[in-house]
Amino acid sequence: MYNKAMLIYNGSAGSNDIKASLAEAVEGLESYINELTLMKTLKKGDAETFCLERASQFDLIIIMGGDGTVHECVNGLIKLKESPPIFILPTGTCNDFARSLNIPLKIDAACEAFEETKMIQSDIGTVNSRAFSNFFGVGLITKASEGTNADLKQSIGKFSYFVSALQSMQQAAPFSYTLKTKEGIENDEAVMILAMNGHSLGTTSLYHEKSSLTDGLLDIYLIREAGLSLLKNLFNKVTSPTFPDEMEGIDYIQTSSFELEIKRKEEVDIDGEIYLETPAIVRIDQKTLPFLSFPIYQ
Ligand SMILES: Nc1ncnc2c1ncn2[C@@H]1O[C@H](COP(=O)(O)OP(=O)(O)OP(=O)(O)O)[C@@H](O)[C@H]1O
Repeated sequence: MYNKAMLIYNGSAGSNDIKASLAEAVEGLESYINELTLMKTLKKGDAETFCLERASQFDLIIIMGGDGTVHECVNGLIKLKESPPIFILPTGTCNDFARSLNIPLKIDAACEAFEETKMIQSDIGTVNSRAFSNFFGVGLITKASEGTNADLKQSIGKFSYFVSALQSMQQAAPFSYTLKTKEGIENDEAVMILAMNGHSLGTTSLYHEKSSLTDGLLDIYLIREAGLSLLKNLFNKVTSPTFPDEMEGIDYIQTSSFELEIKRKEEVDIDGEIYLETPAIVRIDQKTLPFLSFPIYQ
């Protein structure tokens, strides 16, 4: 039982959707919470401010939104001396971090199963001065995020991401990079570099058997070439439950920190939004924020 909870919700989603989602959330969580405060975001940045300024007055934070909203909340909560437990009710398009916590993607189902949640102290990444929960990416991924047309996203949801990714693949030119890790310095070329804390990207599972939200390590995917072989590999992989160790055109390493320099400046995608440019100094801090998760994979 939680005494005081703050539910932050993305006020820019369709108004009918918001009312229906709120009704389901309030009804579904009513028996677990004494006092519930609803906080509606009116603009970008509000969720971060709510968490920074108000979260310490509550003993549960409920985030009703997608990865962008979760990202903002994480950036507010990480600055607190201690964060209250965090529960995500996924109402975004991709909901990749919620998927990594195994949260049911329907609000009524997530609330119904609330009693089965298990608290995990999740690792949280930082790139330059920005925190991230799910992933850091440069290259192709930034073209996919930029290219995801808002109307298309509204109407066909997650598939717009893949349509966009497919379009971007035609244009993907490799970039030269220098990657410094504790293990050494690598100079090479890639079309995309991903550093994952979670294990879902654009709704696609990148679950590697070594992936964990609590191991203090990032899963780094160095994707050497775009085009058909990458697609073939990704689609083959979707049919297997875990990410294979050997994949043509993709290298996989794990590390707790790295520095990435790219000859031409590249935009950096963090949790699905472009926030900054390279060079990037990236690290992961182990067991940093308390998330309510459902117990598979952890
Ligand atoms: N009232 C608002 N007006 C404009 N933008 C907002 C408002 N509230 C939140 N946002 C922004 O909307 C962005 C996207 O929201 P959110 O992540 O909840 O949905 P999504 O993009 O569909 O989800 P996903 O990232 O899982 O695909 C967030 O980055 C947030 O900053």
